[in-house]
Amino acid sequence: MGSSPNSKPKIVRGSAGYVLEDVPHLSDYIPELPAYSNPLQDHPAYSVVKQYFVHIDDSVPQKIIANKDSPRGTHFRRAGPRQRVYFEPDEVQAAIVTCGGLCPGLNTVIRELVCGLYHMYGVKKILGISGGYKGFYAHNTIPLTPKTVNDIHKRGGTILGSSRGGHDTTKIVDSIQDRGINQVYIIGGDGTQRGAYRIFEEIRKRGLKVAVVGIPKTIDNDIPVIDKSFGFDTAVEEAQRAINAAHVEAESVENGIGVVKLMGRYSGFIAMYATLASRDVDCCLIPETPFYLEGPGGLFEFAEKRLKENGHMVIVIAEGAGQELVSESIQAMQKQDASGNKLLQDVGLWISQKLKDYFANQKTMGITLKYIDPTYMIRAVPSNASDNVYCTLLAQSAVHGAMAGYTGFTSGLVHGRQTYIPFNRITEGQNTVVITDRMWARLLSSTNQPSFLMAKTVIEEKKEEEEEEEEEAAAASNQ
Ligand SMILES: Nc1ncnc2c1ncn2[C@@H]1O[C@H](COP(=O)(O)OP(=O)(O)OP(=O)(O)O)[C@@H](O)[C@H]1O
Ligand SMILES: O=P(O)(O)OC[C@H]1O[C@](O)(CO)[C@@H](O)[C@@H]1O
Ligand SMILES: [Mg+2]
Repeated sequence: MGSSPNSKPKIVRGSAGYVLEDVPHLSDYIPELPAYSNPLQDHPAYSVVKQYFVHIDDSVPQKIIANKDSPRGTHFRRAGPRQRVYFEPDEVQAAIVTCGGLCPGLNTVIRELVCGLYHMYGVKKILGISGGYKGFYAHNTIPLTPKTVNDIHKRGGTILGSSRGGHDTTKIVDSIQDRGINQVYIIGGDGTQRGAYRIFEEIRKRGLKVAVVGIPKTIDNDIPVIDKSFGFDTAVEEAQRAINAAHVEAESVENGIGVVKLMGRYSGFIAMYATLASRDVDCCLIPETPFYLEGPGGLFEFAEKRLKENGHMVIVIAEGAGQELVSESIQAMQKQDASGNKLLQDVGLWISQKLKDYFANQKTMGITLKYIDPTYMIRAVPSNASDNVYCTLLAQSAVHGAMAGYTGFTSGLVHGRQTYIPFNRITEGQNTVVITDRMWARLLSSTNQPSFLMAKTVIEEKKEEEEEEEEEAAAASNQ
């Protein structure tokens, strides 16, 4: 992988604490770049739209809750078509690539990028890069037209293929340069956006007229700043089918327990939203909040109580939850995938076995436990209607931004508004469930499950106090 990105963020300050975290523009490093009238102004669909072009100074606030003394705060550039564009349709050679794991809606974004370029701006040369980043230098390209992508949104996966690993900045940019590509649309998660940032930096270093645009993808919803990533809604909806099945199985037997494992490596959003949506879930476990099994306030005690009350229970567990507990009991090897992501132990199988062992040893009640692992089923499906609309907006905004000469940005929704977010902001952290926020409190109130964190913290604090007392007593006796 190349050296770390080092361009300075473009910050514009205004009155009353207004800050615009702006996105780079090709004209920042290419002098006297010619601009043209946007061809949309003559387009029959758009020419009649009142104020179709976005005002050059429009921006969207990152925080919308304010009080009378708050500074105006951070803003992002509003997405949409500009009056002036920096590419002539004939000169554009666009490329589209999909990287990382699958996600509902990938094909819809590809379709809408192709149709947006073609129908809105008259761009005819569009290439698909097959097999993720390494496809730039290791595979052939696929020509894309509105006809070839016409019904791909009805299929799950990505028609271009995807991969992890294989990001070689120099080779990728060499390939972009050799092929004469001047607009690159990169669809992928946090890792992919980091890779896109490096590509942008290298392109800028070489002074190339190439717009690099990211479209955020991940069902885990772990990309910061944006409201949510496309495909997330579909994944939550699909997860309902697994939870329903677990519930039906659990309530049909005496002391039935249904365990459902959902995706979420570091962020428990899918598990949290699937739980909130279902109302059949008794306990939701996510990576952000530690839990424990034994003793007062532990999972076993809660399970016993729920079974006594209701005769059945459903547990939803995110794949990244409780990994430290699993590693304690299984000699875990620290393995990584090709992109450097931590490979996880199967916490669903582990917790199922632990529950079975506990009730077998207790001999107080016999349980029947069914473990459902719909992991790949929730991400391999085509996107639902609302995600399809979302994918269209993201793709069209990306095209408008690239045509307007912006680069080094991710197209994203902030408080329901389309924006252009600089790569440095999108790659600076990970979006996780904040367990001190109201949403997690809502879930706890809905499931009425124990807040393991609080109980655990109490136990740990108590332990620390006892240890301190012991140390003090030992020190005193040594004096
Ligand atoms: N820091 C980085 N710099 C450059 N490239 C990276 C970086 N991290 C990841 N990549 C590349 O980005 C691609 C996708 O990364 P990764 O497998 O982590 O998936 P992702 O984009 O995070 O999506 P998801 O996690 O949702 O599946 C891979 O080809 C990987 O080599
Ligand atoms: O098995 P794969 O393809 O590496 O993908 C698994 C990972 O991809 C994701 O769906 C997205 O990062 C994670 O939730 C999951 O851990
Ligand atoms: Mg990722």
